[in-house]
Formats: sequence, C-alpha cells, structure tokens
Amino acid sequence: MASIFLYQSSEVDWCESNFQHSSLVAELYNTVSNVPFFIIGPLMIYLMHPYAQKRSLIVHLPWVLYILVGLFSVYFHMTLSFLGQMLDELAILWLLTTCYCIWFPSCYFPAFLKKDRSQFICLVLLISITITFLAFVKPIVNAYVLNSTALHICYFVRMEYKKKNAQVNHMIVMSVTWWSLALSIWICDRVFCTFWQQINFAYLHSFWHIFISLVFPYVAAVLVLLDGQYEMQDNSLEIHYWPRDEWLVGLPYVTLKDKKVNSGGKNC
Ligand SMILES: CCCCCCCC/C=C\CCCCCCCC(=O)N[C@@H](CO)[C@H](O)/C=C/CCCCCCCCCCCCC
Ligand SMILES: [Ca+2]
Ligand SMILES: [Zn+2]
Repeated sequence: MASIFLYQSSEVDWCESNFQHSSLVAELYNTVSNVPFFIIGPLMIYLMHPYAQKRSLIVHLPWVLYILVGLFSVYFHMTLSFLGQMLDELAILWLLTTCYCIWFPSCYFPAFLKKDRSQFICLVLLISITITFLAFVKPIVNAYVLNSTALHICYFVRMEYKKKNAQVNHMIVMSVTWWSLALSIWICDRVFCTFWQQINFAYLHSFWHIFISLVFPYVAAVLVLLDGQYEMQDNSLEIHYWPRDEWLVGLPYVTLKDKKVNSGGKNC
C-alpha cells in the first residue's frame, strides 16, 4: 500500500527528463505549467459569482474541481507516483461528471429518461463511479479513456453549432481550436518523445497544460449559455471577456441581465 506514494510508482512517465532540476521534483516544467489552473479557477469563481447567485452556487463546483485538477497534476508531475496519477485522472473524471450533471441540456438526455434531470444525474453518477473503480484495473489507458469523452462532447456541440447562435458558435469555435491544439500537443508528446528528446525540447506536455486549461473556460461558457437558453426562464446571458471586452484575447465569462418578459425555456 505504501508503494502508491513512492516516486515513479506510476507506469506513466512523460517526455520531460526526470529530476533534471531538483531531487524532489521529477518533471519541473510539467509541474510549474499547471499554474494557469490556480489563476483561472479562482478568477472564474469570482467573475461568475453573480451568475451563480441567480442560478445556484453549485455552478462553482466545476471550478473547484478544475483547481483540484491543477493541484493533483502538480503532485503527479512532481512525484510520478501511482497516487498522483490516480488523483490527477479521477479529478478530471469528476470535473466532467459535474459538468454533465449541472449543465448538460435535458433535451439531449437519452429518450428513456424523459428529460428527468434527477434520473440523468443518477445515470451519470453510476457511470462515473463504475469508471472510478475501473481506473485502477489498467491505469495506463485512463488518459485515453478521458480524452475519448471529447467525442461525445464534440458530437453535442456540433448539434448546437448547426443552430447558428452567433454567441454560442464563437465560443464553440474557440473551444474546439484550443482543444485541437492541446490534443495534438498531448499526442505528439507521447508518440514522438524520442525525437523531442533528441532535439532537447521535451516540454510539449507543459504546453498541453496551458492550452487545455484554456479549453475549460470556453467550454463552460458554451454550457452556461445553453443552460440559459434551455433551462432558465427569465434571464438573458451576456458573454464578457476578462480583463476587458475590447481586448482581442481574454477569458470568457457569463453575466446575467434580468429580462423584462418571461423568455420561456426553449427546446433543443
Ligand atoms: C456536457 C459536459 C461537457 C464537459 C466538458 C468539459 C471540458 C473539460 C475541458 C478541460 C478539462 C481539463 C483537463 C485538464 C487536464 C490537466 C491535467 C493533465 O494534464 N493530466 C494528464 C496527466 O498529466 C492526463 O494524461 C490527461 C488526461 C486527458 C484529460 C482529457 C480531459 C477531457 C477533455 C475534453 C475536452 C473536450 C472539448 C471539446 C471542444 C468542444
Ligand atoms: Ca519524464
Ligand atoms: Zn500533465
């Protein structure tokens, strides 16, 4: 049991050379590159608090898990321990789970659930608990299973993209762009590691952390906008960008403006 805490007890090892800069930190750049999670997470909780006060404070939970993902990723890359790997990957799993439970539009639920969110939540929790146990069976495949969830997410956002809502579609384009870049980097780090080590540039996984940390704010903005359209009745949602709307690059966040008339929920 003590072995799960041991340095390098995980079967997974990333391209960056180990203990190059410190005897306590296995992969320094892969560890430090998680900093965006600790900046973006608290910032989004602060910026989205007015929305949370109107919708439900539960919408802060994905951002708390997002910060935990960063924290466990630091521990994993510092130690390359089995415990670090499992904490990292299970935090991602439960981040995905909370997003599905809170924001997945009921009109996309499987037909047998009859748009009943409580039954959908039970189904998602059952699946996530099962995957949590299965994660210990063959840990080496966990990251690939987590990445494969993107297939369902892309299917769902593609359905939404066809509806030509300009605000939502811009967020979708940005989400897919950042994610495609991040995934390409993640694959290159794993598949072509020998090449990167030969040219002394084995830091791609660090860039994966930075780009994937930017994916979530954009995907969350899509989910919140759709939540407003399908699940909320009397509020219009506005996208703003931190630090300034006028800047070309910024972090998207959603604010609420009360509508005078009852908008009524929309169907998918
Ligand atoms: C309807 C619900 C939709 C939920 C969408 C949630 C989108 C989540 C986006 C980002 C999650 C943050 C993941 C950060 C991982 C950082 C830690 C890390 O690097 N871990 C690695 C080990 O160090 C590990 O190998 C990584 C495993 C793969 C993680 C895959 C996360 C799923 C990403 C799905 C994004 C789909 C976006 C599609 C665009 C519309
Ligand atoms: Ca390594
Ligand atoms: Zn990582």
